[in-house]
This record gives sequence, C-alpha cells and structure tokens, in this order.
Amino acid sequence: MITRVDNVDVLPGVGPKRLNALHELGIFTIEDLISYFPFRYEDLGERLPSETLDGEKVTFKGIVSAPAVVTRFGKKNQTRFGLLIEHENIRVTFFNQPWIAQNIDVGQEIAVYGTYNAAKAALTGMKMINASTDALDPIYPASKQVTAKTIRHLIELAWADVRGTLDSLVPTTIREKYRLLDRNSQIEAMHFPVDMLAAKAARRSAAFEEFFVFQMRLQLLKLADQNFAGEGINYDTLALEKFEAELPFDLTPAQQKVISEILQDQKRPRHMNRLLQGDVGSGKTVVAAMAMYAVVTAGMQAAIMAPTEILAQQHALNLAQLFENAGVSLRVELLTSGLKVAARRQLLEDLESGEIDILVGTHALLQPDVAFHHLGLAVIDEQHRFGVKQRAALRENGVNPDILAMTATPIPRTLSITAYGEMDVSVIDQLPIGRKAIQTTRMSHNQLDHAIAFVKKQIDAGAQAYVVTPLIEESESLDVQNATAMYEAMQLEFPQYTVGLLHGRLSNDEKKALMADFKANHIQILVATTVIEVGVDVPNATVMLILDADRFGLAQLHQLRGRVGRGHRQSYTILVADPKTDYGTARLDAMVETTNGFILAQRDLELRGSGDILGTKQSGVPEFVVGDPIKDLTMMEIAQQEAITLVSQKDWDQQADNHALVDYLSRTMAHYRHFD
Ligand SMILES: Nc1ncnc2c1ncn2[C@@H]1O[C@H](COP(=O)(O)OP(=O)(O)OP(=O)(O)O)[C@@H](O)[C@H]1O
Repeated sequence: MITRVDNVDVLPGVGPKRLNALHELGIFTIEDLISYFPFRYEDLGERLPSETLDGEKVTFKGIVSAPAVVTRFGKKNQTRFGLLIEHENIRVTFFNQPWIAQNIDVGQEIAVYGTYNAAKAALTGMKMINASTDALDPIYPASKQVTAKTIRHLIELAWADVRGTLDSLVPTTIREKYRLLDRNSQIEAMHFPVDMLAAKAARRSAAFEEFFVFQMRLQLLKLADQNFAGEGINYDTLALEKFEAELPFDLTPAQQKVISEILQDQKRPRHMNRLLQGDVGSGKTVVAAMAMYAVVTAGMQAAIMAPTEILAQQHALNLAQLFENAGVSLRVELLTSGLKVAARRQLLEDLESGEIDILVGTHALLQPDVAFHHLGLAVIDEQHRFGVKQRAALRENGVNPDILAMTATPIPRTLSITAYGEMDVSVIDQLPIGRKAIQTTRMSHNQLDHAIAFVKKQIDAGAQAYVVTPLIEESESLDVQNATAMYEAMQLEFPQYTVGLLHGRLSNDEKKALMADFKANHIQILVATTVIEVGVDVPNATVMLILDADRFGLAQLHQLRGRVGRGHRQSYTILVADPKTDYGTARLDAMVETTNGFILAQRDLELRGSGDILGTKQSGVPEFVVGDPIKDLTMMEIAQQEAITLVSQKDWDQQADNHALVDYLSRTMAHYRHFD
C-alpha cells in the first residue's frame, strides 16, 4: 500500500532516470505527485457524426456493429471495427494498437476518441474512452524526460492507493463557509473530472487551498518574527523632537503618522519588520532619517541599503546634509565598491568600533566582512529589488536588526498580500504640501521641436531638465550611442547652457561627479539613460522629456516622472513616442490620465495580465500552480483573513481538525518554493 508520504520511486516503473526527471518537475513524494495538477483539460466532446466537421477530433459513442479485425503488414498493423452511432455506421481504425481488438465485442457500447474523416465515414482512433471518467482529458505540464502520459499514468497508479486517505489542509469550518471540496474530492476531480463544472469546482477549491497554505506560512513567519526577541530601542525623544523642529520643512501628517508607527515598533522589545510605502516624492528619506537617528540616540548604529551606487551616494549626501542642517553631529559613511583597500579597511574598523553611526551602501553591506559594532536598524531602499531571501539573509546575519524596507513603487493589493505579506505596512499617502501635480503630455516624434522649445522656456526661467533615452536591452553600446547622439543634438540646441551625459558605461566616480554637478545646477540639461530611474532628487528640475516612451514599462515611466515635481515649481513630463502596439498606447494613456502611482500600479498589473509570467515575476508576485493571485485577488484576501483568524486562536495547532495542516506546514516549510 502506497501512502502520500512515500517517495515517488515506490511506484512501479520509476527507476533512477525517471526519478531524476520527476525531481526536476518538483515531484519528490507521492503527495507532490498527486498535487501535480493538469493545467487544462481537453474536452473529448461526445457528438454525433452529423454534428462533426471533417478532420475534427471527437468522441463517438455507439454499439460495436462489426467485429475487430487486425491486419498486419511487416512491423505495422491496424485494427478495424464497425461502430453504429444512432443510425450511422462508422468504420473505426486504430494503427499499431492490436490489443484494442481484445476488448471489442459486437453489441457492446463503447466510446472512441479520434479524428473524423467525413468523406469516408471513418474515424482514426486515438484512444478508447471510459465514458464515466474520461470525459475530459487532463493535460499535464511535462518535460522532455517525462511525458504527460507517463505523469498521468503514475498519478493513476498512486491515486488508486491514496484516494480517500487524505485529510484536508483547509479546516472544516472554513471549507463549509466557502463551500469548498474536501481534499480527496478535490484532488480526484482535478485529475479525473466528470465534466467541466466539476473541474472548475475542484480548481476553485485547490486554488483556495494553495492560497490558504501560502498565507498560513506568511502568518507563521510573521509570528516567528514578532516573537523573535528584538531589542527595545531606548531612543532620546527630546533629541528627535529637536531634529524635527530643525528640518527645513514641516513634516506632512502622513509622514508624522508613519514615523510614530515606526518609533513605536522600535521601542518594543520585538523585532520590527516593516514596509514603508510612499509614492515617488512623498518624502520617505526624511522618515528613514528619523528612524535611523532614533537608533543612534540610543547608542546603536543604522545602515541603509540602496539598489545602486548612485543612489547610495545620493543618500549619503542627503543624509549628511539633513543632519548637518539640523545641527546634529553624527558620522555618516558610504561603503562603495570603489574604495581603495586601505580606506575600506579603515572604514570597516571604524564601523566595528562603533565610530560610524550610519553606514550607507548597496547590497555590498551584506558582505561577511562588514561587521557592525551594534546594528540596531537596517533600512532597505527600493524594496522590490530585494527579495524575501535577501530580507532573510539580513536577519540571519547574526545581528538581527530591525528592518525598515522602503518602496516608491506603490504596491497593489495583490502584491502587498503576497510578496510582502509577512511585513507590517506603513503608507505615506500624501505628498508634501504645495506640490503641484505634474502635467503629462504625449507627443509623436515629429513634434519633438515643440518639446525642445518647451524645455528651452523652462530653462530660461531658471529650471533644469532631464532628457531620457531608452535602454536598449539587446545592446548596451547601442544604448550609449543613442544617448550620445541625443547629447550632441542637445548641445547644438542649447549652446548657451551646459548639457551633461549620464549612462551605464561611466565609472561610478564619473556618475557621482555628474549628479553632483546637476544638483548644483552647473549642468542644466541632463541627457541620461534609465540609470537615473530611481531616487534621484533634484528639486529644481521641472521637465522630464522621455524619448521612445513606449519602450518603458509603466512603473519605470512613473519612476522617471517622479524625478520632477519635487520642489514647488510646476513640473512637466513629456512622453515622446509613436507606439506600435495597443499595449504601448494604453501605457502612455494611463500616464497622461493619472499621476497616482497606486492607480498606475494596479493598471499595470491589469494591462500585463497574469498570463505574462515574466512580468509577474518582475513585479514580485510569487508564482502559484493553480490559483492566480491577480485574477483571484478576492480569494487571496479571504485566504489571508482566514489565516490571520486561525493563527490568532489559542492552541489552533493542537486541534484535531488542523493536524493535517500543521503536519503539512512543518514538512514543507523549509524548502518552500515561493521563498527560493
Ligand atoms: N514634508 C515635506 N515638505 C516639503 N518637502 C519635503 C517634505 N518631505 C520631504 N520633502 C522634500 O521632497 C523631496 C522628495 O523627498 P524624498 O527624496 O524623501 O522622496 P522619496 O519619497 O524618497 O521619493 P523617491 O522615491 O522618488 O525618491 C525632497 O527634496 C525632500 O527634501
């Protein structure tokens, strides 16, 4: 007797080679195998010959009217018999399946699936159908080494023993509430549905189960995290108040709210794992600065990690300035890859002895030789470029600091309850007062002159502009060429001004120097590739001119647009493009319609659809086998709610009804695919 916990090689026909191939499909145990679901079903569609077109695949059901005859020619053979369907006689031929003849008796009712030939009133048989279970043919994702047919066969073998023995993962009360199938019926109907309706019901139950188990893991991670003894940070409230009072602006109510959420977390002797979400330009940096300063006033250190060196450098500059202006003396240092060996050694020494208060860098901060004296807070900027894995790495680094992740990409609900489900979320839902909404226009290439004239007007009035040329994925050199050509053109257009050129081929030092010059208004027009996409903060820049804007994704366009409108001047984004696809047009339209990053992000997910696996991957939504977290968002939300409710119950993991779930979670948590 095979059970669900056995390894798949207990099945006959699974030798080392096949086992390997199954492992590659993620199938290790019998349970994995029976949870390996078809991605669609072929409707074998029982019909009458009169309803069937020539060449169509169809199932005919009828009475065998003429006995099966096997004819052999050399190594090949064919089996023929007659089938009476209502009043029509059809000749059925199977090639090279002589055993079929053994099961064909005149007068017997059978069903055959095959290709219909109308002129000859004949059917080329492909398979015999067992009318009760084979109405739909499940199609399994297969590989070169294991065919879908083999998988199906193995599932049939395993299911014969395992059916009826499975306890449901979703507790009974929840299943009853949402009318979900128990696990046995659900798996049975996934593999052997009697009709499409049954297949659908099974899929719904399976999707819910998948979401629910996923949300349970997130809740357990979250609980583990909260119970993880963090340090209560005893910050100096007076010092923080003084810092706030010295800021060159008043914090918005939204900023104040998130700061107090963060400070409360920090004070508690529990580990903080918080996501700070705020649209481009909403003022996350100062919030992070307050949180870091709090840690420093308690005698600890803070670190901030940015996705690129340019951004790290920007942060270091901005933070140092922010603290200096507020009369706070603390030591902010930047750790970059460009540091000379001796300088790096010195910096690491000072870090370890606690002389450095705030360390800024890229993920290079995660290197093993970077040892802090007492790290109390790690801020991760631009969350979406760090996966759950890196977050975990930080935690496992021994020090276990509080974590504050910041993202400017507004996170649609789908993402916040999947990709970030284990974190607490704070949202800055308001831009600083006095900001004027950025005006966005679309132009075609032949109107470029207007755009340039407009840029000129702005610069004459004392502002600055970005001109962005697209990244050409296939070729970095083409990319640089493009940007260089634009740079030269702009120099000709604007002889009286200084034009800068920023692209990925420049060294980090060159990039830094350029950005510093732009910030100081020594450069008025910065021609750049997307290297300036995130985080760059030059409030005097009011025009963002994007060439071939249809080549950018919505999130990227929104990020680019966010580089202007950061001061009190009216700002503009000009999208120059002649989109060739509807999708390209739709993206540009969305940009013109709204400046709200949240709406754009939702729109983006919808436009790309969940079919676009790559896009989804990039967006950070984990992959599911049955459910689709974008389409089935409501179901995901319900699963989350139910998981939260369940883990909040005392002794939930002791109750008999939850044993299967607890057992499943503990068996699979370690190699959980969503977190790989
Ligand atoms: N309350 C405020 N009032 C006025 N200006 C503010 C306020 N908070 C921040 N700013 C300024 O707004 C600009 C944008 O802030 P910041 O760089 O922190 O934005 P951000 O949220 O990090 O945006 P992005 O994700 O686009 O980098 C900065 O120049 C900052 O000094």
